[in-house]
Amino acid sequence: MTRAFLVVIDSVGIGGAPDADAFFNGSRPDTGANTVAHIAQAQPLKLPVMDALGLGAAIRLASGADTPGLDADPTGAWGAATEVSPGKDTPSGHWELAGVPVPWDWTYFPDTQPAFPDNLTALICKLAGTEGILGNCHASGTAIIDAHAAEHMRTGWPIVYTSADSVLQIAAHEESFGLDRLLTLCRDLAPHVHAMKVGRVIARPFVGTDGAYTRTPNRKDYAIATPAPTICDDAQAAGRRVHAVGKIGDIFSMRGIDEVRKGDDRTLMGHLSDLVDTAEEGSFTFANFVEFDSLYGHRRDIPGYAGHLEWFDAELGRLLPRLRDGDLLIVTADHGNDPSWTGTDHTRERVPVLVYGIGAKSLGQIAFVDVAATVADHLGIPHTGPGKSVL
Ligand SMILES: O=P(O)(O)O[C@H]1O[C@H](CO)[C@@H](O)[C@H]1O
Ligand SMILES: [Mn+2]
Ligand SMILES: [Mn+2]
Repeated sequence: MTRAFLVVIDSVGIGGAPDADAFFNGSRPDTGANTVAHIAQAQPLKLPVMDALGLGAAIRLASGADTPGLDADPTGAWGAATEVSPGKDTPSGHWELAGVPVPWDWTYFPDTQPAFPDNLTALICKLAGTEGILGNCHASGTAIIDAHAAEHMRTGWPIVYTSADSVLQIAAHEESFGLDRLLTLCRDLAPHVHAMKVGRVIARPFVGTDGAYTRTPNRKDYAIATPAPTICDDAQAAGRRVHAVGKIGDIFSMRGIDEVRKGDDRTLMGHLSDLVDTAEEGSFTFANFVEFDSLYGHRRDIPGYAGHLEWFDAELGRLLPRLRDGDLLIVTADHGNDPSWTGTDHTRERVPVLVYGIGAKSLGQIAFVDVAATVADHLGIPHTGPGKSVL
């Protein structure tokens, strides 16, 4: 028996999505967005480990983009994966990678003020025990905290906002509002929001005073349940241990998952490293590193995004030689978030699929669901979903 590690670097897209023109940041379509290529074109980018696995080659395959500095002859197996789900968000991407494309159209809140229907606002007030809410619009999560934190701390009203994703987010101060109270509010609201086919309620706790506010790692996503069993369910049903690192547990509503390890990305890397040493034979480890997206992509911070890619690449270089013979490790992504693009929302892109442990080869253009089929094939377990193994 061998082990499988599936590592999602959140939002690290490589351009070229054939349906990018149907997705938008404001009024600008995502056509031409390319997260990694545009960072590499903006500043020197040194990613020797992922480039050796085939990152530069995957970008050229996905989009034909120039990839300065990413020009290695791959020693890993590399491909470019295309998503079919009608959403460029985290649940859509992860579910499809796990073998379950989204079978419905998500509900999005309109980019108007108010953004939420009155009956939903009334429900939030009732659950929160407040007279009103702040925000009630599309916003960047850091900007809306800066705009409303003082009023929030004075009135106790939660800050409620959305984005181009199918999501309802509630920001509240960990101390003045209370972390447990925020999490309870989001948990109790989630079933009502899910019934509208809105994918997630996200708790966005923050701390600070007097214009200096920071969000904390106590973010929690309450996602709608997957409509069918995923690779996590398949692995668990086959008696395999399933380890989740980061927000994987939230994205899959804990279905098919045995244990979760959380924290900021540096802490998560420690967890992944420990699992390389200790995960059981035959186990499946599914990790998400979210800070590419939350700290740099949505903030349109090109140097920050580049620095995080270089940090991850160096850590990956220390991890790979410690894998056991027969282990499989896949690095991939769930959508794009081009920091050079208009707006602050995700960008519809293809994603890299970089496979360590099966030698050097081009996998060509593949589907997100092929990742799940590949993990199942490697673990030697029955897989209920679609997709074709690349092994
Ligand atoms: O701007 P922040 O709060 O980081 O929110 C972003 O994060 C959410 C989840 O990816 C997206 O829907 C987008 O709104
Ligand atoms: Mn994501
Ligand atoms: Mn995001």
